[in-house]
Amino acid sequence: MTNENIVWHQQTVSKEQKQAQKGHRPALLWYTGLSGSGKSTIANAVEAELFRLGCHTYLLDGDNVRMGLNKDLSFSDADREENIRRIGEVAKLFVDAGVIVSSAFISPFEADRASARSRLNDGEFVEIFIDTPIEVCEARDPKGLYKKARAGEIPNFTGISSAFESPKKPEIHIHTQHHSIAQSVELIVSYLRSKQIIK
Ligand SMILES: Nc1ncnc2c1ncn2[C@@H]1O[C@H](COP(=O)(O)OS(=O)(=O)O)[C@@H](OP(=O)(O)O)[C@H]1O
Ligand SMILES: Nc1ncnc2c1ncn2[C@@H]1O[C@H](COP(=O)(O)OP(=O)(O)O)[C@@H](O)[C@H]1O
Repeated sequence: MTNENIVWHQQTVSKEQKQAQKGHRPALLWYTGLSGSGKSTIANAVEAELFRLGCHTYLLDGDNVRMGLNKDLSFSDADREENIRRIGEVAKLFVDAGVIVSSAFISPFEADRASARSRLNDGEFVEIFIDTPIEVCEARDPKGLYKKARAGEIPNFTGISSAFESPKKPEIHIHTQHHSIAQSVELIVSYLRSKQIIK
């Protein structure tokens, strides 16, 4: 729904001024992958390293956002789309504030990830594919959800009864079978340095 009586308000303190104050550029680190692939683990480890380096960070994490902002949403395709739309909008606010924000959601649909990307300037959206085969995720099963899904207790479970569309050209591609958590952190932080998002 759009409303012609709502007018965009230009803010006095610009995004560029906020960026200059922080000493790094803002970005959205968009982690995507199956449940149990390692999104949360790696996003937390990267955030800890960025924090140690003096960056201003925030982490939007799947389960936590679904307990608050998005607690009205299910795991139907339409509700996943709305989940990702809201997260993309919230993340954009953090980017406007000059923060390096991370989001760790399955975000299974290419079109929804593309839409989150399209809200930001070139270079601000960093898609990080945590590429872990479903057999490995299922063997890890950190929350016991695959066991329940196989038993038919969770409908629309990603990778089993709901689709996951792999990113075609992610900025960063992590294979957790071959990359340790520390190596993944190093890959991501190096990428941010190479793009001069951080010094
Ligand atoms: N049906 C179904 N499919 C997938 N995942 C499920 C489901 N039901 C509950 N969970 C738990 O919810 C977490 C995924 O939520 P997300 O918001 O990241 O999902 S999505 O982006 O809207 O697809 C996911 O967390 P992660 O394991 O951290 O990915 C699960 O713990
Ligand atoms: N190389 C690795 N990278 C990331 N996680 C790993 C790795 N090896 C094992 N794990 C484990 O896999 C699990 C991933 O769970 P989690 O981070 O919650 O995934 P997600 O957020 O994608 O659901 C954790 O228990 C983590 O310790």
